[in-house]
Amino acid sequence: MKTATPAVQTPTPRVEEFSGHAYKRRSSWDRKTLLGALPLALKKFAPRAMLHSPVMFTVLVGTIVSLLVCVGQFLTNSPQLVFSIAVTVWLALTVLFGNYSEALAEGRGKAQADSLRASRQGLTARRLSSATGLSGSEESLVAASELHQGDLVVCEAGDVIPSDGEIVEGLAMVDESAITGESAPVVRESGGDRSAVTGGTTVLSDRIVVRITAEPGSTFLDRMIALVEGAERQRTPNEIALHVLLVALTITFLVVTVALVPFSQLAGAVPSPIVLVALLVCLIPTTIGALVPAIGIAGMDRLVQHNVLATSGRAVETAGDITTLMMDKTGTITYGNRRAVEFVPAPGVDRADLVDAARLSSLADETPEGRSIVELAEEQGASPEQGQPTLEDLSAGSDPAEAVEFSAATRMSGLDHGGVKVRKGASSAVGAWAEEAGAALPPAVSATVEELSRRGSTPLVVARAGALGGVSVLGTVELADVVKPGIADRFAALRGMGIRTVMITGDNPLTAAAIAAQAGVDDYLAEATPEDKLARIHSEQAEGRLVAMTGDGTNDAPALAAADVGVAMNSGTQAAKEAANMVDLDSDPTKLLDIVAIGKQLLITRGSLTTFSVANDVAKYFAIIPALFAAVYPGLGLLNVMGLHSPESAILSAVIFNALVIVALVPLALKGVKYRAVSAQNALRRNLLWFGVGGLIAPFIGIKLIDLLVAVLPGIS
Ligand SMILES: Nc1ncnc2c1ncn2[C@@H]1O[C@H](COP(=O)(O)OP(=O)(O)OP(=O)(O)O)[C@@H](O)[C@H]1O
Ligand SMILES: [K+]
Ligand SMILES: [Mg+2]
Repeated sequence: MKTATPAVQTPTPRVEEFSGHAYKRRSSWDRKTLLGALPLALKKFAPRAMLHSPVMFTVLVGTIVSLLVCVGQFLTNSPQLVFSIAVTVWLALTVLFGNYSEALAEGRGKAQADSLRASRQGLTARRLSSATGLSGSEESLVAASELHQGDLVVCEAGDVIPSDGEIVEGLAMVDESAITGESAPVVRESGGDRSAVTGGTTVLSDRIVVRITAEPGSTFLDRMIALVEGAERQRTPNEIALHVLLVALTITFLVVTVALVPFSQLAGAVPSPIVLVALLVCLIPTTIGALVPAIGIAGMDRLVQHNVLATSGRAVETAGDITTLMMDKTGTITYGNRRAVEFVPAPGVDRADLVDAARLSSLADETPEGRSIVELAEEQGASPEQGQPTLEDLSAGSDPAEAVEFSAATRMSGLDHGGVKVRKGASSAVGAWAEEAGAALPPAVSATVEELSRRGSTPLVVARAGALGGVSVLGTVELADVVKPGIADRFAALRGMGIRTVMITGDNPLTAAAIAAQAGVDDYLAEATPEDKLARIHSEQAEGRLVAMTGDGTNDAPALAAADVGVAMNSGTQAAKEAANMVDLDSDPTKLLDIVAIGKQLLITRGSLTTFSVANDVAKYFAIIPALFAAVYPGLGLLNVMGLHSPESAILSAVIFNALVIVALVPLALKGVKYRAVSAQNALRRNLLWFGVGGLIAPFIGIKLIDLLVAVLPGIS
């Protein structure tokens, strides 16, 4: 059925509608955030919570062992008590700093999660009583949390949309700022690729009927809250590999440390358990063990700040290595509100005849394209007031009209009534339909189609089959769409990063070529069905490429799911958003540039800090072992180039240094190592070199400085 289109004109979309917007959120470095993370960090001391990091768990066990030793030394009045307490305190601080870095990374999302929660609170819905009838059904007020899939709700100007859904009737301006942070209103309408609405957003004008698509607790808002809080984080394959490495290193150094016992016993010295624990903690990779969760959370958080929601950390990392970006045209590269702007009659066809037929073919067409044709035709005089039939007129009586709905596979739509069939659609589709009845596209129509296509418009050919069988091609409708601005430069930047851009569209090759040229993509595929889109992704992957896909339509969903990284436009359909592993709230196809940079930065940051951490541990070994054993093996004293004050101060200084390094690197872990759009391979190699060398040198300087301070402490020998 067709209802009157509200009298609101689709405005020309503003640039701001998709220009990058970042949340104004609390910085990680203000007092409130810094203090707020503290209780959370203390909570993470629970042994169960600690188990996920074997390195830090080992430090916790070491802390408990030294605490017990302290108690023993207190009871026996040992002269080493001050030293032991100092080591124990710094061991505990090491664990705290690690927990704190994670809490700080999580804390950044907390404020945002709270405000998202607030926008969900107390939402009510005007539910319609029958799931079928739009007219005549009764409204009742229910809590949003009682809504289920398939329920129909009404939203009018001023109402907050209670849950996620698809508009089944009407058109409205919607303020999505609660979710996107972007204040420019967007158009949402039934029938096309812009029919999805999100719970928590506000209707600004008109009236829409929405079919709910989400169950309570699993709405977009729910998922977004879980995401910014870090609750949904799962280890990525890269993190798991690192985890295995850290466990192996921890076990190795545990063995090395324990082996020191018989070794020094031979020389007649019995090492104190405190010294052994301290040595172990200095040798295992505590720095990276402490910072790994913060690095991962911060990466996801950086995406959120770019208004991208990722449902898997794995996709974020994969994005760092993408080599091909595929994009849908309409709604992704262009704004997607293709509207009829002109009727071009075929030679010898009366203009009014074309306009009437075009309108008739679109009366039952619920797509935005179809509605825009009806609007333009009625503006040009073919209106019910002028004696043209409405859909209701045609549906009444003994021979009701039959709608032929548009599908991406047929590329055609129309209406059958009283033996007459009217069709409009892609010229190839309508041409083939006409040919079946022995007619062909007149050369003049083909010429018009070509001309319109060359300027990037989408031509729809209109044809009619009379009751007696003959088909006549009546002319062409021009659908115009606008390429989102600033795209060509961003695609050039992607090219600079070694990423090829490919546009895939259901549109004809000429329109595709024109839009491809305007947008500056490297390659395009025209007249693509959903299967073609999917096949193209599989073939790129078969050639060993990592493929990202950006799209908005239900027909893009299979491709979005198959791609290594699928980014759905927030303006798109629920199906697209569910199939993708990321949603771009700004609906900006060039956002992939930022996503790739964030992915690469994440990988480089983790690689650099791992290198630093391991280099650091190796250096610490050579810095403190000579000082430790100088008394036992005078020969080692020669190696004590650092001239550390005493074995006790050497070990305490190393433990303090080990803990402070974590604190010093928290900002880097959260902000990420600087990444410029140079080849990522080079960037990684250069960073590894710097962080490796830095990691080797730092302990010698740091431990020496701390040793100078520690040596003057009373109670340290
Ligand atoms: N309402 C409609 N009625 C008839 N034909 C249509 C209609 N809408 C689009 N078409 C024709 O069908 C073709 C495919 O349209 P569709 O919107 O499915 O493309 P697509 O595969 O989503 O690609 P893209 O979104 O990248 O343009 C269009 O190029 C147009 O010729
Ligand atoms: K360490
Ligand atoms: Mg599309």
